[in-house]
Amino acid sequence: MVPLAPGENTISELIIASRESQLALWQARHVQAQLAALYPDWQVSILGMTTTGDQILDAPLAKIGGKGLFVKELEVAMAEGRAHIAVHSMKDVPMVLPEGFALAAIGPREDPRDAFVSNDYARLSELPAGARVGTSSLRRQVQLKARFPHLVIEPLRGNVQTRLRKLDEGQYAAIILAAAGLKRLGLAHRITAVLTPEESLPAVGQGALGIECLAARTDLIERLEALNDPASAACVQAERAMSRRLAGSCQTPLGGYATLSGDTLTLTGFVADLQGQRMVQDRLLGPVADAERIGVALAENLLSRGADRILAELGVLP
Ligand SMILES: NCc1[nH]cc(CCC(=O)O)c1CC(=O)O
Repeated sequence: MVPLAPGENTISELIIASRESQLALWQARHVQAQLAALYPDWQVSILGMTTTGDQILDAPLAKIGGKGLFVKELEVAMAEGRAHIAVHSMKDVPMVLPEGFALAAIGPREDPRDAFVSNDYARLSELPAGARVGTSSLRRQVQLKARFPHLVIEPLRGNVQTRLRKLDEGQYAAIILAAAGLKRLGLAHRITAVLTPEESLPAVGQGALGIECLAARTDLIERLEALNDPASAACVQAERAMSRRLAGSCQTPLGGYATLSGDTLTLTGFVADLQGQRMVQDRLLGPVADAERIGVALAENLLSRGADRILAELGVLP
């Protein structure tokens, strides 16, 4: 069978664009296996790519252009017809997609929580004054500063394996990573303690995979729909609506985490200043059908309670 070019309307070969980190490839292979099983008429392959976000490792993400760095090259590949879809950690997907792109599905959520990883200490509260904790995420940094002001927060970038190696080399007393990434890579045994949302509110979208494609490819969107998990999608939708209203990016110290119980969605969110001294946190619940509105309403609550000033001082205007 001759594979048709990605731009054509009926395809027999589906190409997934993926970053080349082990976690990204695990995610792409996971979706590849699901699609191959669902649609035997598709030959599903993976196009590995190195993104700017993977290449520049010596600067904090917030300084070099943010989350978009991990997805832009994949979008270019789709726009140029070299790939049909991209699989992302929803945490890495900017709140506003470039025109012409759509999220076709959001998969079931892996553990959304942050993980405390240490070779010497059993939990965050055991770390002595001056202990070095590695994380480059502003969200994790401000929560640590607010709750454990005696700790020293140090930058830590690179893929999951690199971060663990730096811990093992003794550069840090502990590091904070997403539990989801560790679990997906078969590294759950490295989790020393899972942090509750009260200890570290997760990032918007953390633990969920998203599938992106060209908005015009309604044929693909129709088929990808089968991978959508409505509960996970509603939670991520509420979180992203909140973050979008707050002009959220990785240059903003904010967190957002929604859960679903029956038809009731509960969304918790916070915004903090860079020192973790002022933190505005709130919670809102409502029917799951109102996911988007709950997100926007929670953002409005936070803004009216002082998040507006914090964001203005950060130079990000909501
Ligand atoms: N910012 C990097 C990133 N993007 C997604 C994950 C894995 C977890 C997920 O799927 O949300 C990670 C690693 C981490 O934060 O430790």
